[in-house]
Amino acid sequence: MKIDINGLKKAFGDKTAVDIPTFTVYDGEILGLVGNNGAGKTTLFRLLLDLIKADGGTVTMTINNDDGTQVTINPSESENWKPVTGAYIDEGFLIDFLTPEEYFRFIGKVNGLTDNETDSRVASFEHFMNGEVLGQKKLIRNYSAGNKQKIGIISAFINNPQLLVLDEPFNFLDPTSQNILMHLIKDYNAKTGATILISSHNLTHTVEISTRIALLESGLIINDLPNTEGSAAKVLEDYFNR
Ligand SMILES: Nc1ncnc2c1ncn2[C@@H]1O[C@H](COP(=O)(O)OP(=O)(O)OP(=O)(O)O)[C@@H](O)[C@H]1O
Repeated sequence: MKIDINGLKKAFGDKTAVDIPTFTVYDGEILGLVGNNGAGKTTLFRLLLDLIKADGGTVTMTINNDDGTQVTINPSESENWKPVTGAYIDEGFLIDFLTPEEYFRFIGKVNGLTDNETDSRVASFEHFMNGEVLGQKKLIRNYSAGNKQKIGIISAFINNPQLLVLDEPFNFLDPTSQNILMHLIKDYNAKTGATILISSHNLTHTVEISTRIALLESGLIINDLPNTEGSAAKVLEDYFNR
């Protein structure tokens, strides 16, 4: 999926949260979004996912159809980006009175999958779940922060999305799980050509997995960095060590 942003603006009171004149996320990119607290990363994701309304501007998505054709839509006017998008922003995406198994099947059903299809898709994340997610006979609300994070991330993958949006996915994860997740993201992108948007405060991980990195400050993209072979690392290091 390709995403074109034009004149996108969102303010909360007199505070500019996002102000992006023009920006394109190309099909198949892994775009890392970095920036200090309050830079606007989550707000940008919420705007892209039509979870909040922009004050102005447009987002258009160019979706790849199965037959090789493409269709361009405005996500606030059309629904057909939803079946091809997976996202996990925060715990608010979870249904905490369900078990993970029930939640995954619910997400699967919304996406037209049978329970068997969902179960086998979830099973492919066995290594990431590390024996601590399935079969625990407990509700999501009683899971640790890290395991809730894993449940949300896995649910974002369930429909094999062509756009995957993960907000600070490494948060709460132990170092081993962070490494597994980096591999999952890179492998999924390599296998499917999906477009992946990730925000993170972990610069090492962001540089490791992203093909391009956008640096946000006060809602503006102040640097758009190609990241071949980690080429963005130096600029980011200088920026965050000022
Ligand atoms: N619902 C809201 N009401 C008021 N202000 C908000 C709201 N959501 C975000 N903001 C403000 O918008 C700005 C951007 O916030 P946002 O959460 O997008 O930043 P972020 O880059 O994701 O930050 P962090 O790294 O801390 O998660 C901040 O000044 C924040 O306080």
